[in-house]
Amino acid sequence: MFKKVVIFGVGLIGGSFALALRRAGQAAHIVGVGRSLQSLERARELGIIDAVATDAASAVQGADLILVAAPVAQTGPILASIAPHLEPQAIVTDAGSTKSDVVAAARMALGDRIVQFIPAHPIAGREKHGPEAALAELYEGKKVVITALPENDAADVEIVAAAWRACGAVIHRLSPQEHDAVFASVSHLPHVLAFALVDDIAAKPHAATLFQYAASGFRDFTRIAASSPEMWRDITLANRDALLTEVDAYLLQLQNIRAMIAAGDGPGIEKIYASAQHARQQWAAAIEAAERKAS
Ligand SMILES: NC(=O)C1=CN([C@@H]2O[C@H](COP(=O)(O)OP(=O)(O)OC[C@H]3O[C@@H](n4cnc5c(N)ncnc54)[C@H](O)[C@@H]3O)[C@@H](O)[C@H]2O)C=CC1
Ligand SMILES: O=C(O)C(=O)Cc1ccc(O)cc1
Repeated sequence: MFKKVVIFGVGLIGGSFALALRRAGQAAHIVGVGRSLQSLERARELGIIDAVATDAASAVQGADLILVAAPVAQTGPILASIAPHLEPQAIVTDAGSTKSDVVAAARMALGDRIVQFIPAHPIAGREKHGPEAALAELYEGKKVVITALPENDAADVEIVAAAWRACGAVIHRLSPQEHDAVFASVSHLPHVLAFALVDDIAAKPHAATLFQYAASGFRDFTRIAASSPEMWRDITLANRDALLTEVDAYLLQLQNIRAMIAAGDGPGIEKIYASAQHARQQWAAAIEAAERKAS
């Protein structure tokens, strides 16, 4: 049981962590810190946090667990604000969607206290944001990737892992670099594609007509284009190198398919579609079975 949990950024991810940890009986007192007082007050009304802190020093005083759950470019400034006040017993973790940049920012901000920072990323979420979107069950059966650092104490890593397990999550471990390469491919690229497609259609003179006839396939493909622009701007730039590799590979595939369309190459097109269909079916069956087993 944590005596005092502090959440920087009480939105979908930080708010859901607070709700899940409290439901599991693992947090005696939860304090929120943020950019918008109005949003923090709303989080308190919703029972997500017990108190609002207006400065970093008082927020982290006596804290045993601190979670940074703000857009990833905020990680450095937030950690710099708490570094002078960090007590030795406090464990600091984060929920950012990228890890190499977060670790670099943490090293800069925390110096020797980097031992106290355990980077992590819950692989659960949705396109809605803010405290109203928080759900106690968001992490049930979902993965949390911990990208522990060589400096970390194994016992501290286990405390963060146990907190996420209490929220219903299953722990995986990757290096920050492995993490960023994986998520560039299966999360960051799909978000870029969805934002790009919707923006492209919205900019056409007859956009209203096009949207009027868009069906459920369009809805499924573009759901994530309703996600937070600030959060995704930060992720896109933070994971620039890995993301450019994936964008280039995708452009090649699009050019390949374009050439097949122009040439009327039905068998070539069908071969790609059949391979994708098979991979998608296998993936869905495996992920659903794993989540059923975990929850
Ligand atoms: N949305 C998703 O599905 C997932 C998001 N993440 C990561 O979790 C983090 C939070 O994302 P969400 O909860 O979705 O966003 P959100 O927009 O719901 O919440 C972020 C909160 O951070 C606050 N904030 C912004 N700057 C701040 C600062 N300097 N200090 C303190 N608070 C600040 C905002 O006011 C907002 O309340 C991001 O790093 C994101 O990459 C990770 C997994 C899934
Ligand atoms: O909306 C969705 O389905 C997502 O893909 C949620 C998501 C967003 C960012 C992450 O780092 C992890 C999960």
